[in-house]
Amino acid sequence: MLVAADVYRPAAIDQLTILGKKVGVPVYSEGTEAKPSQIAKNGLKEAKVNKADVIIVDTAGRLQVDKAMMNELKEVKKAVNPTEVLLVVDAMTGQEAAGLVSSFNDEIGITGAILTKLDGDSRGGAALSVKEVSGKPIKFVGQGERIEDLEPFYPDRMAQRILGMGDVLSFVEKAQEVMRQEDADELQKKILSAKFNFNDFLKQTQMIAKMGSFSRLIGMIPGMNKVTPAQIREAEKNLKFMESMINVMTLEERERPELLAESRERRKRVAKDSGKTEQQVSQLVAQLFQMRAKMQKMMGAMQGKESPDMDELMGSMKAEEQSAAGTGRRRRKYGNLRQRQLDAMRGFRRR
Ligand SMILES: Nc1nc2c(ncn2[C@@H]2O[C@H](COP(=O)(O)OP(=O)(O)OP(=O)(O)O)[C@@H](O)[C@H]2O)c(=O)[nH]1
Repeated sequence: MLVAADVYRPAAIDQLTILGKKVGVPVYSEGTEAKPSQIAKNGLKEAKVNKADVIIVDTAGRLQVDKAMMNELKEVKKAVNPTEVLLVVDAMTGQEAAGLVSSFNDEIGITGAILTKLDGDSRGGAALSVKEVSGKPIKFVGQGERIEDLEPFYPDRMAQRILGMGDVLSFVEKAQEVMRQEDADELQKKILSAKFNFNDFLKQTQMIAKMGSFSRLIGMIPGMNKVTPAQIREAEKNLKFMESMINVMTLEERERPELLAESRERRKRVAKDSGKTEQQVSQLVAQLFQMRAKMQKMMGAMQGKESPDMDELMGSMKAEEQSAAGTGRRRRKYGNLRQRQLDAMRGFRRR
């Protein structure tokens, strides 16, 4: 159960209520008139009645120079005798974060820290010094604005990430969290039999969304830390763009993209319903067939079933990576890409 004991910022209670609804956790509040220590005490009672196993008391942010506020915090602590007292600090403040944890520990007695906005602190300096300076561990880190972006903290993984080795363990864990083994097997089968369709495509993009933002995922892969935020935003935008077209396709069309490849009427309808151009719909359809072909080649290679032309594969991927947006080179390549997409569609029609 969440207990709203930040009575100084009225929006804080609403914020917590919304969050509680989102994650399906009850929120106890008494408005802004009651004393935080009293709210905490009553909240604890209510949690016991409801048989809640964990209770989190949210208190207002404060400066340690404000004596009255610090005393209030001591009262809250006395009122509920908590197992954990966690101070939330912002990684963007750098070394100051470590100093804050230290002084709150001296004053209140805390058990650890939650370091947020680590996504904005590329050097991770604060993460390294909190334990060193204060003697208190970081228990959770925030790496984005979404709930999934708050995670338990593993110092060794953080060290690897800072050293540029990526955080492969966290990446694998995230993937396991959102994708069941059966789904993975099913997907593999579809790829191998060239039946990967728009439903699978949607599932994949939704899985990526569940795993957290693109930027964080990419940062976890070794050697990929250098992707710029602008490139990530572009990729996310592209996915949304494609999703909006898939969303207006009929179930049958999603299942059998061939229908769209064969019928201009269908492509026209999808374009109209999604507010995109017919050409953009054609591109998306062609892209799906290209993905099918590429995935099949890769899977085949991994399973040793087929000997794909890896040079060609790597070459085409490299060319795509190297062409920066808005350059003449990209426009030229775009021409080629269009040609390849058209070829892919023609290839399909011939079958
Ligand atoms: N990028 C990023 N934004 C974050 C992170 N954690 C929190 N935020 C954002 O920071 C803003 C402030 O967060 P709050 O949770 O309202 O801050 P608070 O600690 O409750 O503030 P107080 O009222 O002072 O207690 C919100 O817009 C959050 O979405 C993080 O790890 N990364």
